[in-house]
Amino acid sequence: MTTSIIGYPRIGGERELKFWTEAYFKNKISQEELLKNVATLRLKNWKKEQSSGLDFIPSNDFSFYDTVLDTAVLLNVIPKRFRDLELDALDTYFALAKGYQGEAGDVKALPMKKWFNTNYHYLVPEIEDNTTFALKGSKIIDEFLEAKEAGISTKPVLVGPFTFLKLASYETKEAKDFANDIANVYVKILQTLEKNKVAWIELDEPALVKDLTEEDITLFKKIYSVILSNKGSLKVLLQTYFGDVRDIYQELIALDFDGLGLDFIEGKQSFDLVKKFGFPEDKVLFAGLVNGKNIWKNDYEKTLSKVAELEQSVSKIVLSSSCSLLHVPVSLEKEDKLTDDIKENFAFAKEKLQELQDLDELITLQNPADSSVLKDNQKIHQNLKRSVDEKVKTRINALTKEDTIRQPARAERFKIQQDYLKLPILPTTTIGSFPQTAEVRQNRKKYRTGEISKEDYGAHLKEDFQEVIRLQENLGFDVLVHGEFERNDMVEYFGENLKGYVFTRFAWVQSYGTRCVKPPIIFADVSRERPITVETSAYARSLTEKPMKAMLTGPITILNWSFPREDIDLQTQSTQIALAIRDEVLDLEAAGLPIIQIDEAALREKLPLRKTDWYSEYLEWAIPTFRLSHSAVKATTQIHTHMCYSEFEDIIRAIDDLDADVISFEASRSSLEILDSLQAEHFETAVGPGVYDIHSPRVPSVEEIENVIHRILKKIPLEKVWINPDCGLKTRRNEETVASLKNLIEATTNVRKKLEK
Ligand SMILES: Nc1nc2c(c(=O)[nH]1)N[C@@H](CNc1ccc(C(=O)N[C@@H](CCC(=O)N[C@@H](CCC(=O)N[C@@H](CCC(=O)O)C(=O)O)C(=O)O)C(=O)O)cc1)CN2
Ligand code: MET
Ligand SMILES: [Zn+2]
Repeated sequence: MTTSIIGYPRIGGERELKFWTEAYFKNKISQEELLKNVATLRLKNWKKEQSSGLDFIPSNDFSFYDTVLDTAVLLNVIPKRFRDLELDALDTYFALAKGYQGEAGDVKALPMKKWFNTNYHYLVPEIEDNTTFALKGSKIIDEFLEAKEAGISTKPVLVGPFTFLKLASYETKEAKDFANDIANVYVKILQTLEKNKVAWIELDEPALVKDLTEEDITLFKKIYSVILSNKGSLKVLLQTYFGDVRDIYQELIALDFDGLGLDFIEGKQSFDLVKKFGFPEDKVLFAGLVNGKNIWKNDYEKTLSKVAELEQSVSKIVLSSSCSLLHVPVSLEKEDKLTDDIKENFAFAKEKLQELQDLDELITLQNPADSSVLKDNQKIHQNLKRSVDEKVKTRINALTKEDTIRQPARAERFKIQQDYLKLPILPTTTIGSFPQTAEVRQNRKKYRTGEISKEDYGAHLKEDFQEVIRLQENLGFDVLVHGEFERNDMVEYFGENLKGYVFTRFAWVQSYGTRCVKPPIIFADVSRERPITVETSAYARSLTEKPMKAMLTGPITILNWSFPREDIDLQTQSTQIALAIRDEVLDLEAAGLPIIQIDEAALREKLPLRKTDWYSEYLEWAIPTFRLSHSAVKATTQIHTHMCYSEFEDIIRAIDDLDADVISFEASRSSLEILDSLQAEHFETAVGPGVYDIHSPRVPSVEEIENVIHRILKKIPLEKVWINPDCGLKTRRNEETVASLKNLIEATTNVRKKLEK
């Protein structure tokens, strides 16, 4: 048998890519140096893959920022505003990714969205009516040749045309208007690859695992009939992941693909499809059996039996990861703080390469049961016995529906809180974090490495809190925050402070561009051993007369941005977390915090990709679990929540059902589209649709923000509107933050004045 992966993490074992790219942004290294550096990183990864015996080594899985953006550039899908800047190729690329404000002009970045059900973000291609698809870039071929030069033959990987069109945004035209154009460019790409003696190309079409309409299937077939009839001797692997392809399986096996990649981890019906409809003898099945998303060691015995099952219907199988390894950390090697009995249960990207090799060998053995590789693996799985936390179990068993319902009802609370908090119209606030400056991070690092004492660390933090509170008072904010300076990340921080969690030192995963996260790992039953944020929030509250908002991360987001257990269900894991947060909420209330924000930034992210599963598999438990975390507070305590991506038009009722008093969300990059739905659905929760985009360093003008506020007021009743940026400010620098917030307050003041007239 042979082995394949869909992609390898590109950030480097020490996040080299991040540091080089950021150095380039700051003009600390030249473009030449940047390009030279990343070439060494690519080579290192290819060599690692080669030496681990991987047969299909991916290329073009590298990206400076995002592979969808790479594809847009390759296809000449560059909106006019970026072409007009007349920057060189790389700087145009970064302008598309991050926006640009400088000598050449002032343009907003492409919108960023979640990549299917992951915490990775892609840039949304903007297809203008007069966009001319053309083969403009050469990255895919350059990287193939680069590897070849080093003696490594690779399988170039590219986002497929169907997924590209489905993810793009349009002016008045739509996807089908570009079907022929895009197909022709892909034909050119394939011909160029063939000329350069590429054997296989992988076209990634994860959009096929979503619900497909007849038109979708027609569009897919239209594009691929052109591509496949022009592929020459090049072999085409149609790769899918994150689910199964139940709506199009029969069409896929009938088309002239040479390989079909299916996900047998997340694809609930993948096995059934293969069994029921068979698999053509002339095609290769790339079977995604090694989990590309989670970090638990593969159970070889189980996987071998799955392979055996598949072999009954399929003659040619390549063993593969279920999706790109982009979603797991690079390597376990440096995790020296984890004990062996914990570490032995994990496999990160590098270790997954070993798993593929092990499985490959085991499959060829007559008697795999005799193999020490299999025996060792079985032993690890047998040894992993987590003791049940009886206290947690008892508490969960005692829960009733009433525990998930807050009293009195929201409309009544609204009045009580108005009297209690006495906020002005259009109350202003922020989402919680303020810039995590180099000093803030250094302080944390020094404490972590023992360079400074706990007292020094705490004293430094107190200064940071004082400073940020003075700043908010001076700017004129109505509801203040403490800035979250004590947190490395909104989820990792809670993971570090909850029992049952394991956390790593270097296990970074790319979230977007140069930004990475280190998801903590749920290892056993989760509970709160002691208050986590209470001291800090109470201290912050003591520094001001203004209402202080305490910040927590909600149970669904903590779960979704952790690596979860696979031995118990997600609902149970999030309920355990919800109980911990519930205790924290009540302690904060007792400590005098009048407002508590429980972020559910990742609620939308794990919404099942198929509509039929939305409620039954997710919302049905996720919504009450969130309510469990806040339902016990007094009527006067105002509960806020926050969501980063406002693509929740379809689940507005569910969002309202969270029963928060106020919600803030991202709206500006998506040009406030959601307001119409909020209005139409009579959304009850008070809302702060973000009035500017914090993911870009550009400073919004007063006028710009005023316009946004007016647009909001056309759709949402005045008494329900809050004014805030669209997410936390941690990734921004102080300079641009202060300038932007100043404009936000000035714009709000102007609007208030106009309303008073
Ligand atoms: N988990 C999660 N997912 C999320 C978000 C989020 O906030 N958290 N936000 C949305 C957008 N995604 C984001 C993802 C990452 C970051 C981010 O800022 N990441 C930081 C890392 C943050 C962090 O954990 N930092 C640690 C460790 C940082 C570090 O590198 N330390 C240095 C020293 C300090 C330095 O010089 O920076 C070292 O050890 O050598 C800390 O601050 O303690 C980065 O990539 O730069 C922001 C948004 C969606 N998904
Ligand atoms: N409270 C968090 C912050 O302000 C919410 C961020 S959502 C990614 O950073
Ligand atoms: Zn956010």
